[in-house]
Amino acid sequence: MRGGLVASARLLPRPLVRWFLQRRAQLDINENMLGGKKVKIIFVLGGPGSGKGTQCSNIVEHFGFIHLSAGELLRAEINSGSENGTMIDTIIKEGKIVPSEITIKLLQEAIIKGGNDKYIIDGFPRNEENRAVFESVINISPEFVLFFDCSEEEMERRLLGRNQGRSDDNIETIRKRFKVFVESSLPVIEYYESKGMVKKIDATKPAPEVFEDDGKRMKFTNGIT
Ligand SMILES: Nc1ncnc2c1ncn2[C@@H]1O[C@H](COP(=O)(O)OP(=O)(O)OP(=O)(O)O)[C@@H](O)[C@H]1O
Ligand SMILES: Nc1ccn([C@H]2C[C@H](O)[C@@H](COP(=O)(O)O)O2)c(=O)n1
Ligand SMILES: [Mg+2]
Repeated sequence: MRGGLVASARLLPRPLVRWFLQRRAQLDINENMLGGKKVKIIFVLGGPGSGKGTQCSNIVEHFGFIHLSAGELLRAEINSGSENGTMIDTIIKEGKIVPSEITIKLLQEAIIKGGNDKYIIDGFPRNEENRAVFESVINISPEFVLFFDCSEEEMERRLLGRNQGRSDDNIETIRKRFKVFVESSLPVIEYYESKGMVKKIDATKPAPEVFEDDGKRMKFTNGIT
């Protein structure tokens, strides 16, 4: 295709070729806010402790995606000592959701830096604002959305046993995160469901069984299955 374009460009007057190349570069840059990068994205949603991070590691290993966790990016921002760090830290300890422009900027930078065209984004969009700002600013819709469906009782048990030193893995914050999930994140899942874009995963089972039973549904296919 490129060879064909170059060959036919030789037959055109030079100013026209220059205009055509400039216009094409402009179109590529304006198409999205990723510096012209064309990427495919899967969103992974589910309650706190439903196993999103655990299964994303399997997806990376088996299907060659880059995994971006919005929560991990925010924690790295806190640890970097950035000017927003203290504010992000306070919001996370309260189990609330960080303003969209901060999280989206971090995701945008990570996608531009990442050397891949397939990204699995975990823990995003967490609310309607996250979703609407991402889709309008970045100008990309996900290929589909994975929803890890798990009971609150099981998620609480997992979070209390996670032992990774997270400031939000205490019973008080966990309860607040559950409330935010029901009030703000479930409506996002319902939105994508209404568009036929959700693949629901039974995430209450032991981790190896979740991937054995549903792993094939976690990669790109021609249609939603
Ligand atoms: N299917 C499973 N059965 C039992 N334990 C699991 C399962 N999946 C993950 N875990 C364990 O539960 C804890 C939470 O898992 P994970 O970190 O993957 O959840 P998460 O959805 O990413 O949570 P968060 O939203 O808080 O980041 C971890 O200690 C993990 O090892
Ligand atoms: N889109 C997001 C994702 C995460 N956060 C904050 C609030 C979460 O409780 C916390 C931890 O996220 P997790 O690692 O559990 O996915 O990070 C947010 O504000 N916005
Ligand atoms: Mg996680």
